Amino acid sequence: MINAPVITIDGPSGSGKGTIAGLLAKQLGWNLLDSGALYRLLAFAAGNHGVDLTNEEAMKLLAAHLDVQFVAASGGQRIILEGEDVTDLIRNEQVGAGASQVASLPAVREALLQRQQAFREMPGLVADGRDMGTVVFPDAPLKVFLTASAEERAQRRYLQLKAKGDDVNLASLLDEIRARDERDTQRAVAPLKPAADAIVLDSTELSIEQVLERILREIADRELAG
Ligand SMILES: Nc1ncnc2c1ncn2[C@@H]1O[C@H](COP(=O)(O)OP(=O)(O)O)[C@@H](O)[C@H]1O
Ligand SMILES: Nc1ccn([C@H]2C[C@H](O)[C@@H](COP(=O)(O)OP(=O)(O)O)O2)c(=O)n1
Repeated sequence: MINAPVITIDGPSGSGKGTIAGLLAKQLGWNLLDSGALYRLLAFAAGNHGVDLTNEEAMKLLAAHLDVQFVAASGGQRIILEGEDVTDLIRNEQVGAGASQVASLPAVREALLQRQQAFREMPGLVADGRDMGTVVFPDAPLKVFLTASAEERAQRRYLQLKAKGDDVNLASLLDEIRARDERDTQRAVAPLKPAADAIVLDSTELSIEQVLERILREIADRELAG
C-alpha cells in the first residue's frame, strides 16, 4: 500500500502553524491534524476529571481513552470532547501551558502516537505541532519548521485573544510564550527542533499569504499535490 503524502509544520507557539496548516489542507483538499489540540484536550480533560497533570500513569490512561472527534465545519474544524464542543475553550494560555506540561510525559506521547498516525489517509495530510517531522511522520516528503521572534508571536497571540474578547496582557503573554518555548525545546522526549531535512521559515517579517505562497512553491517543486 502506498502511504498518503504528509506535509509537516512544526514550530513554536504563535508562529502561525495552525493558520497555515488549515489553509493548506483546505486548498489541497487534504486531511488536517492539529496535534497540539490533542495535548490541549488532555490538559482540559484532566481538569474536568480532577486528574493531576503530573500523574503520568493517570494521564497515560486518559490519553489512551480520550473521547474526541474532529469535525469539519464551514468556519474551520470543530473539536468535540466527550460530546461537548470545546473548540474555543481549549484556546487560551492556561490550557496551552497545561498542554505543554502534559506533553513532557513520555507515556502520554507514546499513547497518542498511533492516534496521530491514523490521520494519514488519502489524498494526503497536513499535520502541525512540535514533533510531526521528527517523530510522528519522519518520512514526510515536505517538512516545514515555522518560526518567528518571541515578540512577534506574543503580539500575534495578543491580537488573536483580544479579538476573541479575552482579557489579555502583552507582557504576560510574552513571558508565557518564552516559558513554553523553554519547556518544549528542553524536554527529554521529542523536543521542539527542526528535523534535519526541514525547511526553516522565519515568518517574523512575512504575511500569512507570503508564508502560504512559499510553502505552495515547495509543494509544486516536489510535485506533491495532483
Ligand atoms: N505570518 C503571519 N503574520 C501575521 N499574523 C499571523 C501570521 N501567521 C499567523 N498569524 C496570526 O497569528 C495568530 C497565531 O497563529 P496560529 O496559527 O494560531 O499560531 P500557532 O498555531 O503556531 O500557535 C493568529 O491570529 C494568526 O492569524
Ligand atoms: N506535536 C505536539 C504538539 C503540541 N505539543 C505540546 C507543546 C505545546 O506547548 C502544547 C500546545 O500546542 P499547540 O500547538 O496547540 O500550541 P500553540 O498553538 O503553538 O500555542 O502542546 C507537543 O508537545 N507536541
